[in-house]
Parts: sequence; structure tokens; C-alpha cells
Amino acid sequence: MEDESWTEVMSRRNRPSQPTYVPPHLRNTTPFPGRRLSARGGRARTRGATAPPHPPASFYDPLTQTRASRPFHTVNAFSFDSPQKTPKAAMDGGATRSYAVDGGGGGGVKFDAYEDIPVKASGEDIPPPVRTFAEIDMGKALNDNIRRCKYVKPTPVQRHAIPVAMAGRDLMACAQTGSGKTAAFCFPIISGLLRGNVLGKPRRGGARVAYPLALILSPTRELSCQIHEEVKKFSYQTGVKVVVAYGGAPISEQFRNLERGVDILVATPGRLVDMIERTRVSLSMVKYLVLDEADRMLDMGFEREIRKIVERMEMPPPGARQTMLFSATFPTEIQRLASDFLTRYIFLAIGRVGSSTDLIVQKVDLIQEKDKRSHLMNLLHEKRAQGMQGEHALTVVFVETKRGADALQLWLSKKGFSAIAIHGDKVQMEREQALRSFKTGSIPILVATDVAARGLDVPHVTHVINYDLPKDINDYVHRIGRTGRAGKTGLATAFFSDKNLPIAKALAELMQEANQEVPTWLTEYAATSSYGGSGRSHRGSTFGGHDFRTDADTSGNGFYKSQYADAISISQPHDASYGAQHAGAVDISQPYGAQYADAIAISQPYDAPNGSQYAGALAISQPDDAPSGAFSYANPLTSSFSATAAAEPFPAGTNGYGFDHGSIVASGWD
Ligand SMILES: Nc1ncnc2c1ncn2[C@@H]1O[C@H](COP(=O)(O)OP(=O)(O)OP(=O)(O)O)[C@@H](O)[C@H]1O
Repeated sequence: MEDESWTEVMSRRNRPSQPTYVPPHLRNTTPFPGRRLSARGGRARTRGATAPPHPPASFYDPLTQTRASRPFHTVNAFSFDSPQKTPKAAMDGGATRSYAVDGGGGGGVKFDAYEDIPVKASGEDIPPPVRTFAEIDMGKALNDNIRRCKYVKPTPVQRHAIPVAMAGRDLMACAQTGSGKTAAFCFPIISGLLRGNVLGKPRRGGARVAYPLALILSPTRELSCQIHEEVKKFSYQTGVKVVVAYGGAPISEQFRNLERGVDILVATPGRLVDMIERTRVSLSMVKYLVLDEADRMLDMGFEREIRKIVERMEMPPPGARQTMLFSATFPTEIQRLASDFLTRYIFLAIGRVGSSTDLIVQKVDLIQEKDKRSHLMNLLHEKRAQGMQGEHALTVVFVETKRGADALQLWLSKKGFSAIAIHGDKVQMEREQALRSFKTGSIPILVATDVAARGLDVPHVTHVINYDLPKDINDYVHRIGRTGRAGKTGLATAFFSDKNLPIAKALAELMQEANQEVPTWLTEYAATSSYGGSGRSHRGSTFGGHDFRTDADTSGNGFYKSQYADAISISQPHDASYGAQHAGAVDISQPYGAQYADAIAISQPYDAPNGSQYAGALAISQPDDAPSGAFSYANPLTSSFSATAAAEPFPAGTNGYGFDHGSIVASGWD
């Protein structure tokens, strides 16, 4: 495909060598009055010098990179709107948040931290970014609400994405955690609905069928609830009706809400499919489709259900609807899948690839499995000794398993640290209660599985501890992104044991990229690790700061250049005009990396069995009698499960998946 796109670094920071690097949030600011800073207004000791160990006797201050004798986050204390408040209360009574958007010193949140991050945009005819909300005509009602929310000026992702979305363009946007992606897709939708003169008009079908005009899908119940609260706030007094639907809560109540009318439906996929199958929701009038955490939604186990919703449940096709995909990470292979949903889209990468901003100080401690508990105890005692506790110093501890979460929570409680666990085996009420107690600070430690890794916006999380590191570096990016949000600083500590060798290389590269201290031992592990090379996760692709379409060669034949020696990637020609785009397409994707050296994944047109629209497409499926492991017919993303997949007979009539993804990965999917 011709690289018809342009890529512009809108404001690239000329990154100085590490010793003199000062992260943006420390430039020309005085975060702690009275604290000694360097002459340049940065910290007293520059990064790049010797790595300070996690000191057992004092707390490591991410602002100064030194040991601190006082709490480090008090300066950032501000009160966000509580999701429990009604929109009215939240906006009129509760919104005390204020942001030092001018980057001025003293207290407040410094959104200027995002000012000079690199921005890449690719695609045809890209609408230019704006600098202020006033430059975009989003309508008085919405502007009033933006003011009520005290959003003084747009964050970079908003500056770039809102004009694109307001111009009606499809969008794939990759921007750092906590940088305001939610508003970036909410504002154009609300504004579009208000301008479109479609609200309150009778929609076809019986009164019992709901016809949302906008659909926002997110991977977890808690995130859907949070987005719902945000959309309600933004659409306050506009007449836009917003409803949320998610699993684990009584469906009858959600039906009643739908019956009262819905313009914007926020949903988790499982509950939505249920509602559609019961013919209580129709997607036939959807004009706006958003996949939040889009890479997660198209990740293993989840893609099939999303495809069902987007491609087989009456949803208008690309072009007839506007589709927007957002995440902080967007691996190349997922971009490739996602591009099926989009037409003539614009790709935005805001901030450095896979980075979670310089606002998060990342530390990694080498530790044996058996010593993790005592190490955690040391950290918590340090924090307590520094007076860092209570509602303004919340800690999230990520663990690998649900059982592990319960066990650790119990143990912490016995040791006198008030903690609560959240994971997919808890009933919804318990999950909501856990999150509420944590958000209010009444229980300041949340022990969580990945169900809490994405999207959750809890203002006072000052510390994220990866007690068990995730296997995928992208998950790490999202987890640590629970702190350092909205311009605030945060600390992320990872416990690295010998189990984590496979992630060593990607972790070291990520930390380096984010100008963090990389311990020598991690660099050494990274050098010996054959895994996760070049900042790639084991799923094999970059975090997503790069538009995969620009990898195409210039011949326009749909061959994507191989990044790996053995890889052949013949993807379907994404530049083919839609409608004919799958005709004759052969998609031979992947070997992701050395570990899949022998793999040939010939994945197949998803709808070949069903769809005349793919007529002529070649589906090469696994022969039933192929020797186990002869090749991977499964979705390449699931290659790590190939043993399972190969052992199972290939079920007739499926879409080429040898097993039910859902049975393997259920965590966090609602
Ligand atoms: N323009 C703005 N001015 C001030 N605050 C903002 C602005 N935009 C967003 N925020 C606040 O910033 C916080 C983070 O926003 P949001 O949750 O949308 O981040 P995100 O990019 O979606 O993060 P994640 O990748 O973790 O999902 C929220 O509390 C939100 O209210």
C-alpha cells in the first residue's frame, strides 16, 4: 500500500542525554515550596546518576529522585468529582478540581506535563489540532459542561482527536494513560448528537426495543460505569440520554433504564450481546461506535465477541457509522485487526510509544518469590512511617491470580494494613463496594487482578505495586497508569523474580524509553533474554506508537514489510476500496518472533463461512488430522496457547478458532 500518509512530529522534544533530562512536570516548577531544586528548576539530582535502591528505611521521592522525609503527594491533593454523586451534585457542589494548566509552581495538577510530547498523525486530510476548546464549535450546552468540569484547556489527545472526530472521521488513537481520552471521544459524540437534530425523535421498532445512536464499549464493568458517569456529566442538561449496561447487575433494571430512552449506550460486550439477542437493543441506528481500551477488546478471547457485535448484529457498516478506537497501547497486530472496523481512518499517537508519561517514576526490585510479602511489608511500613497514608495516598497492588488477590488481602489485613481485593470472581456488589471503599480512601490498599488494570481513574493513587509482574508489557503500561494521571506524579514499583525473565527485555526498554533508571541487573537479564525484543511484548508488536499502515511498501500490493527475518506478512490490502476489500484477500499473518520461528499462521477471513461479502476469500483452515503442532491455525495472538489449541479438534462451523478463547481468559471480561 502506498504510504499516502504523512507523519508529523507536531512538537517533538529533542530529548537530551539522560543525565541532563528533566521531565516536563518538573521544568520551571516548584512542586514543593521550600524544597531545594536545581538551578534549572528541576530536581536536585538528575536522573541517570546511580540508581537509588528502594531504601528500607526511608521513602523514595519520585519528584526529586532522592530519599524523602515527607510525603510526596500532598501537593497534588485535589478532589475529583465522585462518581457516586449525581451529575448535578458533582458539577455544582463537588467539582473542586483545579488544574494549574499554566504549569505554574506551587500546588495543583500540571497538565503542562503533556505539553511537549511528540505527536504523530497519519492518514489522509488530517484536520489540524486546536489549542483551546473555544476553537472548536461544540455547542453552548457542552461548552458549559466543560467549564463546569473545570477543564480549562484540552489535553494533547483532546487537541488532536476532537477535531478529527468532529470532522466525522474514523480514528485510531493511542495516547498515554490518564491523559484524557474519555473526553476526547465523548465530546464529539455529544456535540454531534446535539447538532444532528436527532434527539427525541421517534425511532423505529416497538417501545421495548432500544435504538442507541452511539455505542461505547469497554472491557470491564467498572470502566463502563466510570465512562457512564463521565458521559452523564458531560451531557448534563443537554437532553442526551445515557444508559449503562454491564454484567453482574440485574438486567431488568437496565431494561427499564433503556425503556426510558437511550442516545448513548455504554456497555460491556457480554451484556450487550445478551440484550441484542433478547431483541431489547438494536444497533441498527448506531452512528458513533467507540471501543475504549480497543487493543484489549480485540485481544485474545475477546475479538470474536466484538466482531459479532460490530459485524453481525445490524450495526451499520464502516462509512455509515463513525468509529473511534482508543487505548494507551496499540500493538501492530491489533491495529491490523482493528482496521477492519474503520474506513479512511486517521491514526494518532500521542506521547512516546508505550510510555506512561514521565510522571510515573518506575522502580523495579529484584526479589525472590518467597520474599515478596516481607518486601511489600517493608514498603508499606516505609510509607506509613512517612505519614503517607489515608485517602490521599492510595496504593494498588497487582497480583496474578484471583486466589492470590484474596490471600494477599487477608494477610495484609492481619498485618494491620487495611486492604480490599477486587477480581473477577467477586460478585458485582462486592466489586463495586471494594472500589468505592478504595476511592473514598476508607480502605487505602486495593489488591487487584488485571480487572482493575485498565482505565480506572482514581485520583489519589500514589503508588502502584506490581507484586506479580504481568506477562505482557502492554498490561504493565496500563497497570502503572493507575497512578500519575491527569498531570500528577506517581510511583510504580515492580517486584521482579526469576519468573519474570521473559519480560526483562521489554521492561528494560520501556523504562529506558521513559527515562527511568534501569538497574544493571535488569539490563543484564534483558541482554540474555530472547524474549520481548525491541520493546515488543510476547504478542510480538510495538506498543502502538506507530501506524502499521506506514509499514506497507510502496507498491500498493498489500505486502507489509516483514520486521522479522522469517516473517511473511501478507495482509489484506487495507487500501483496497471498502466493499471489495476482502475480495481475494489472503491473510498470512505473523510469526511474531523467534519463539514462533516455526509457526505459520494462516489466519482466515473471519466471515468466510457466513459472508458473501468475503466471497472469493481464501480460508485455509487446519486439517483435522494434521499432526499436533504442525502449524498454528489459531489466531496468532494466542500462539502461547498453541498446545491447547492443537490438542483440540477443530470444531466444524467455527470461524477458524480451535478453541474457545473465553474459557482460557475470562478475567475482566463482562
Ligand atoms: N482537559 C482536561 N482538563 C482537566 N482534566 C481533564 C481534562 N481531560 C481529562 N481530564 C481528567 O483527567 C483524568 C484522566 O482522564 P481519562 O480517565 O479520560 O484518561 P485516559 O486517557 O482515558 O486514561 P486510561 O488510559 O488509563 O484509560 C480524569 O480524571 C479526567 O477528568
